[in-house]
Amino acid sequence: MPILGCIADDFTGATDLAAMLVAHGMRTVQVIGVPDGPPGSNMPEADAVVVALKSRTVPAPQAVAESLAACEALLAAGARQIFFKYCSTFDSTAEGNIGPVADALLRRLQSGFAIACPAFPANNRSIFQGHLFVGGVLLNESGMENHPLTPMRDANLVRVLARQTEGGVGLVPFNTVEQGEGAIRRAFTAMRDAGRRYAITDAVTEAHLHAIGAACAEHALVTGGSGIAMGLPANFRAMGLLPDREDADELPEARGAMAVVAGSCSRATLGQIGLARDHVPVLELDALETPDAAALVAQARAWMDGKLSEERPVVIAASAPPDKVAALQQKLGRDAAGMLVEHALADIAAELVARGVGQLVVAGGETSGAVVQKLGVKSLRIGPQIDPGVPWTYAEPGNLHLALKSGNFGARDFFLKAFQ
Ligand SMILES: Nc1ncnc2c1ncn2[C@@H]1O[C@H](COP(=O)(O)OP(=O)(O)O)[C@@H](O)[C@H]1O
Ligand SMILES: O=C(O)[C@@H](O)C(=O)COP(=O)(O)O
Repeated sequence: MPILGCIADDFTGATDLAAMLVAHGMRTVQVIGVPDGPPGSNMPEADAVVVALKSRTVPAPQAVAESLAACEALLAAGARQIFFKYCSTFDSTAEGNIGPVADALLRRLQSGFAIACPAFPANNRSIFQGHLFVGGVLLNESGMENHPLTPMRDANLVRVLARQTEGGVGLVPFNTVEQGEGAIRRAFTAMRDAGRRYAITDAVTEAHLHAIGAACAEHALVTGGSGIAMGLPANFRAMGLLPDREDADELPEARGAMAVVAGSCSRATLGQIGLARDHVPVLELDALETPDAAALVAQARAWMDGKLSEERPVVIAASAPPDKVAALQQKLGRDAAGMLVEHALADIAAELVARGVGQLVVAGGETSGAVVQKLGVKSLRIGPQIDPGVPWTYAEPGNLHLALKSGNFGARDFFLKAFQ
């Protein structure tokens, strides 16, 4: 019976969160979508279950409906607290979906207040005076302003969230967070009494996240990035609900050929492809020149002949810099451009697996969603992390090791080190 029930708005975000919970001693399983059957049935045995949705960029009513169905299933399975995981760069469109989903979950849980905290220091996301920084720069100067689906052009999270909800949004500032759990709790109470629904909570260090996590022990709903989840397992341990565990991240041995499929156009992924070019075979598909999914798949099929190996990966990428992405979007429309590339990469991933790939890295959240759905994966067991936020996982059904890499995550040599 899961004690913590999590709803993630994309698949890479879900593995990121699951890895964080595993690293802090919770046995965690990620399920792909809401399990079939009546609410609560077919849930895996685990301390925490993460339901991975692909709801970040769908219309808000659909994101709300899917998130509520996930919440219902997790509550029916026994979850005592619900965690809504979104991106550490607060990825959302002008219409949502962070605000509308959080509003609906609060209503369902008969609660009127939650924190919103995407900080993730291990990946250089910090929040100061309500402003989200990526490394040393504001969110809107970090490259995220050019994201193909969710361009982030305002770093002030109070303002961004306020645009997505009718509930009031306040700020628990750095000075309060620095004072620790008690001060944070008092700030939450004052904010709730003042009629605010959300508290954007500053956080710069992991000590801040532990203190904030402790202050959320009684909250029905916690919302944020995976960073804030690091403080939650201790609450369950203190309640006597979570034993000490040492084997939370064991996976079967990996085998088969190695491959990377990339659809993320982030600066980090483009850099990782650049480095891989000097070491392993890399195919860069040009969706602008060939805006046809079947033709792109045919190019990849022809290219991969004789190249697959158990010694080193091959990389197949559709990723492109902002000007090329913008040109394809102008030609086809934003959503159609994204879908075309996602469909092509999902088919290519399926072909790779059919030809014996047993260890597959997928770069990009939406891309991972498309690939995992195409492969018919139902759940992922979470293994050790390659880099912060990106664990190896074991897909069931199928004898496949998968790493779903957030576009923005991973060191420059990620596509090589993942297989070492
Ligand atoms: N060359 C391209 N032109 C336009 N869109 C692209 C191109 N390559 C990838 N995309 C799309 O960009 C989106 C990237 O999103 P995602 O996979 O979530 O990456 P990230 O993790 O960086 O956010 C996907 O919808 C993908 O299909
Ligand atoms: O919180 C994060 O940054 C990630 O877990 C995440 O949500 C990844 O999203 P993508 O960048 O779209 O892969």
